[in-house]
Amino acid sequence: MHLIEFPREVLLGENLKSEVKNVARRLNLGERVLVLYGPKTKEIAGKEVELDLKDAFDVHSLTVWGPYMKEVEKVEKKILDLAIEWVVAVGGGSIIDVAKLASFRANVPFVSFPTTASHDGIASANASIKDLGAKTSVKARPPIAVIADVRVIKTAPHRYLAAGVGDVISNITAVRDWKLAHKIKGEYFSEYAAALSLMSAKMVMKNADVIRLGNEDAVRKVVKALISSGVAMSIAGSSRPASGAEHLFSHALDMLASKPALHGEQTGVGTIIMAYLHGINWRKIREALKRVGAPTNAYELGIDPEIIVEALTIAHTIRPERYTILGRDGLTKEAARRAAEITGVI
Ligand SMILES: NC(=O)C1=CN([C@@H]2O[C@H](COP(=O)(O)OP(=O)(O)OC[C@H]3O[C@@H](n4cnc5c(N)ncnc54)[C@H](OP(=O)(O)O)[C@@H]3O)[C@@H](O)[C@H]2O)C=CC1
Ligand SMILES: O=C(CO)COP(=O)(O)O
Ligand SMILES: [Zn+2]
Repeated sequence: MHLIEFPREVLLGENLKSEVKNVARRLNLGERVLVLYGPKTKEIAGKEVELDLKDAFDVHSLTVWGPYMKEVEKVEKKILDLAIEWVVAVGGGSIIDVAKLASFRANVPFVSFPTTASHDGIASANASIKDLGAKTSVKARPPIAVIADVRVIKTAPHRYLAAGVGDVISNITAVRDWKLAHKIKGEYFSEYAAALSLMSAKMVMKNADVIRLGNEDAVRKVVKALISSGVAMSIAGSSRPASGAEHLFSHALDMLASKPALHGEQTGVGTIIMAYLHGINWRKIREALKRVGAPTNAYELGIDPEIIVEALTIAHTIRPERYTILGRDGLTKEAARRAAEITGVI
């Protein structure tokens, strides 16, 4: 059986920090809440959300230090020890992923309160968590509610919004890879999930000139694309419609680079290269990324070109079960260098 779950409420608007308690009351989430934030997102919105909830609930809080399994275990323990009834995650993709998996394991609902529009995990059902080696995608449950405050999200530097575009543009090559895996390996393929995923990518490309302005309208456009991309993953029952070889390349960079760039920045650059390998219009993808102000090469990512080449050669080993354009053997060093040079990435 394939169970598809969606958020019950999605709020997108201004000044929503005080809406968390209304959502919790409407959805009858219970008295004891755990607020999760990171060291930065605590200051950006976390503390305010926590303070506002204190009027109405028994509030506990915890700082999360990245998308690691030990953080998931720490949060899960706290939920169980304190008999927490629901969780709210105030942060970027890492905090939301930890909240998603820990609340799923402890069987309590969680509310997603994104502080950036940099990733499409805001409403998805899967969590990307690092344990040993590279990140793995773990099945969990989508948030019961998403509260996207455009004013909070707009406080993030522009590169975060551009990274969100990079994460959604990835859907173009991710869906190509998925189709390939369906044809070659007989993997399950959902046409509906693929269509929704591609539509999200097309919308950000079409609206690139609005998004580059970075105003509230831009934030709304990107958040909607990120949410629909997350829903596509929930329908698929995996991250397949939004994560292909371009994501494997990004995961490889996370392992190899001394200072990786943002997830969506890396997947955007990966999409240019994988689109070239698929023989589709990579120039159009690069142009859209340029228009929104996202990086399109090694220099702009702040990553050594040799690390880019190495990441391309090891990407296929990161999740061998995920068949992509890189095949089982991956790229040779020469092929990797050629693809990166032709596309202007190095
Ligand atoms: N589950 C899924 O479907 C998906 C998961 N992901 C995952 O999401 C993660 C990427 O998320 P991303 O948001 O890019 O990165 P992070 O969540 O890792 O955040 C990066 C940094 O940005 C800070 N930050 C958050 N909000 C703001 C803000 N408003 N202004 C300034 N700084 C801010 C964070 O603060 P602090 O230190 O306080 O946290 C952190 O230091 C990756 O781990 C990726 O694998 C991505 C796509 C889909
Ligand atoms: O980042 C994702 C989609 O944007 C999904 O994550 P994985 O690459 O970990 O499956
Ligand atoms: Zn992603």
